[in-house]
Parts: sequence; C-alpha cells; structure tokens
Amino acid sequence: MNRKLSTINGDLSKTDQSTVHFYIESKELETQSTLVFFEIGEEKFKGQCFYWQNKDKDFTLVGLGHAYTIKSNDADARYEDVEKAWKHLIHSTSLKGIKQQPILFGSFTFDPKKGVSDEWANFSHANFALAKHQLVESNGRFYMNTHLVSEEVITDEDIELAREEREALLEQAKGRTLKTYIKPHVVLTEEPYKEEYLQSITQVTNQIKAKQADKVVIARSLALTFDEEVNTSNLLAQLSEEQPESYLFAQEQGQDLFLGATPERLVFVNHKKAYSSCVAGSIRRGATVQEDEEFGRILLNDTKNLQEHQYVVDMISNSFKETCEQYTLPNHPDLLKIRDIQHLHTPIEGILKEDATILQMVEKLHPTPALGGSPREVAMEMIRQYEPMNRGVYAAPIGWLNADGDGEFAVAIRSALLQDKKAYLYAGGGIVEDSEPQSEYEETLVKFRPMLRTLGGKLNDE
Ligand SMILES: C=C(O[C@@H]1C=C(C(=O)O)C=C[C@H]1O)C(=O)O
Ligand SMILES: [Mg+2]
Repeated sequence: MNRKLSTINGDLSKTDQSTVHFYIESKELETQSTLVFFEIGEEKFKGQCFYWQNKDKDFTLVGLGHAYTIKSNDADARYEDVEKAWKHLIHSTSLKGIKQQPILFGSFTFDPKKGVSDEWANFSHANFALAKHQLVESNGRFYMNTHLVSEEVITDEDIELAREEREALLEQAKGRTLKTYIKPHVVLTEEPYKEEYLQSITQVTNQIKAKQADKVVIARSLALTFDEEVNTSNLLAQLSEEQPESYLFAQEQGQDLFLGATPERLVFVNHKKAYSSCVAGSIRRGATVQEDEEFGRILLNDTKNLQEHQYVVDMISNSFKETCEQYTLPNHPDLLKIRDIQHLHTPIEGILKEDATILQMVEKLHPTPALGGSPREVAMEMIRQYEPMNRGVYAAPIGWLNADGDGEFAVAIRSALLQDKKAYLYAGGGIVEDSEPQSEYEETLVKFRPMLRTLGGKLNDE
C-alpha cells in the first residue's frame, strides 16, 4: 500500500500572519471509485466533505475532512482574502517532488450585498477548504493526499494517526459498491415566489424598455419537503448518472449540502492558458432527432436569445482583453446540448498576462451577464430589488485551485441546497427587452428538471 509515497513537511513564519505548519503526504493508488470514497466520508466526516468533477470527466476531486479552511465575509476583499490565505499556506512548505498537489476547493456566494439571510445562513461569502484526505483522479490515475495544518508543530504521532485514518478509509472503500439509489419521497412541493417572479419579469422588462438596463437575470426557487432527511452521497451518484455532460459538484457545510450539475464554465486555467464559455440563450430538447435539430436551428436564429447571448460574449471578451495577452473566440455561437435543454454557447480562450491569477479572473468575471446582467451594477441592484429570495451560492463561482495557479471554476446553476428534510432548488433566466413572463417561467421549469428528477419531485410540466 505504501508504494510511491512522497512526503513533505515545512514550516514558515511570517510577520503579518500566524505561523503555520503544513504536512503533506501523497501517494498513488491503483484505483478508487471517487463516488464510493465520497460516500464513505459521510460516516466519519459529515459536514466536511466535497466533490468536484469536470465536464470532460478527466479530473475528479474528493475531499473528506477539513485540514484548513479559508472563509471571508468581506464583500469587497473576499477574493483577495482567499488568495492571501492560500498563498500563506502553500508558501509555508516546499511542494517540490510531491506527486499530487494540495488543492483548495470552495465557493463564493452570488451577492454578499444582498443582506437577506435565510436557508444560506451557514455559508460564508467565500467558503474554502483544503481537505484532510484528498482523493484526485486525473486522467485515469489516482492520488491520495493527507494534509495536516496546524499552528503547533506537527508531531510524528499526528502523522501516524492521520495515516491510520487514511488506511482505514481506503480499507473501507475496498470492494464496496455504491448504495442502491432510492428516490426520496417528496411530501410537499412549493413554488414560493411564483407570482412575485411573474410580476418581476414584467417590471424588469419595462425597465429595460425604458433603457435602464440591457439584460437582467431573474431567478426563483422551488422548495421540496421530504418525509425524511435525504441521503446525500446517494443523490450525487444519481445526479452523475443523469447529467453525464455537466460538471458535478457537492459542498457540505455543517448540516447542509449544496450540490448540482452545471454545464457552465466560468474559467479554467491551465499553464497560463485561460478558458471561459459564454452560455446564455435556451430552448428545450426535441422528442426526436429531427425535432431536436429544428429547435437548435430556431435557437441559433432567434433574435431574443441571440441578444441574451451577445451581452455575455461582450462582457467576457472584455475581461479577457484586460487579463490576457491575446485571446480568441468564434464569430458565432454553437449549441451546447444537455439532457433537458440546449443553450447558445461561445467558447473563449486566451493566454494570461504574467501576474494574472485565477482568483482575479473569477472576481472579474463574476457575475457574467449570464447570471447577473448588463450593465453589471444596475442589474445587481435590480436583482436585489426584485428577487425576494437570497441566491446564496446558486449562480455563483464554485471550484478549485492549486499551488501552481491552475484551477477551474464553474457557475453553480442547476443546483439545490439540502437542509434537514428540505431541498431548495434554484433557476433563472436572462430577461431582455422581448422577454415574456410565461415563456421565461417555462424556461425555469426546464432548468429545474435535472435536480427535480434526481430528488424525486415533479411539477406539472412533464
Ligand atoms: C440562470 C440560469 O441559467 C443561465 C441562463 C440562461 C438563459 O436564460 O438562457 C442560460 C444558461 C445560463 O447561463 C439557470 O439555470 O438558473
Ligand atoms: Mg434565457
């Protein structure tokens, strides 16, 4: 079991921050189901587990337990706070020769200035963690890291205990298969803001016609109540099966779990290359191949949807212009098809300027007009005014970064927050001059579907 072991232990004192001792051990494994590993974590590390899988399915990250957390509720400095704390930690040790780097995973909330606290009370505006036990599957290879972070010197005994814990986890995972999925039983389905939502579309459309803004994304939520608390790791496995084309994410926070399957990349940084995608403009999937292609053609030629899309392309291009030495994007959108819906999609890529970081990119990009609107600040004010709910982490950046500056963040849509016997689902859409309340409402129904199906809920649109 101990083959290919690499160990690093380093300390560093800084004048401006406390001393941290950071111990990393990394070893390669033969194989390990990431979902089984996540499932096992629930028994021992409930409240401190996370899961991330990219869209291409060649990178999966699972964390069990928190070795180190970084949180910030400073509305203006939250990105910088995370950057500083992460750099402080990784500079406290040498990562030379380590098989797999330590990875910081977490999320930001959509709008720290919203000031409504409800189901999101447990989530900080920046909420990051380095796992104690980190499993990475990267291009078919598996790496298990153990991380210890402490203000006190890390002893041999601490290390031995952590190793034992790791081996016990791996032993438990051996030969185990995922639990059979049983759909939870929904006893109540509520659309709490339906009327307010429909009204807000009319109001926002009027404001847009009066040239107060170009585009504003308005969202709403659904609340499901179950007859018992829902088993979370099970849900994730089910979601993974249902949404093979999407990013998969799950973040536990105390008793709560935020999870989802999103098709939308915010930014991916790999060796100084940055990639983003503009995803906005929607139509449903057809029942037959022919109908599906016909819907696709309609979407590609629809003025209202093209307009929704263009604001996103313009804004993301501008961000790339500022942060990149050069960047490219196609002239026309193509179609991004996922199980229930198709979107207009324009990928964009560039080469980052020397000192640009992924967190700076996230700060610059969030929220794009795919989730906020255009102009950004006017749209944010309208969202604060017209949405009677708090988005929390819905529609916000979720993802990871490592010590080299690489990382990826997705936009946390098609998601739900699970709390006790309840699930809150969120969906929205881009409102432009030609938006109509009923068709926007229907668009949100389609966007609710993946999470709704996974959770065993139903609305009368199917
Ligand atoms: C806001 C959501 O989705 C966004 C809005 C879209 C639209 O209005 O066409 C399409 C994709 C997403 O950028 C959501 O899924 O909740
Ligand atoms: Mg739309």
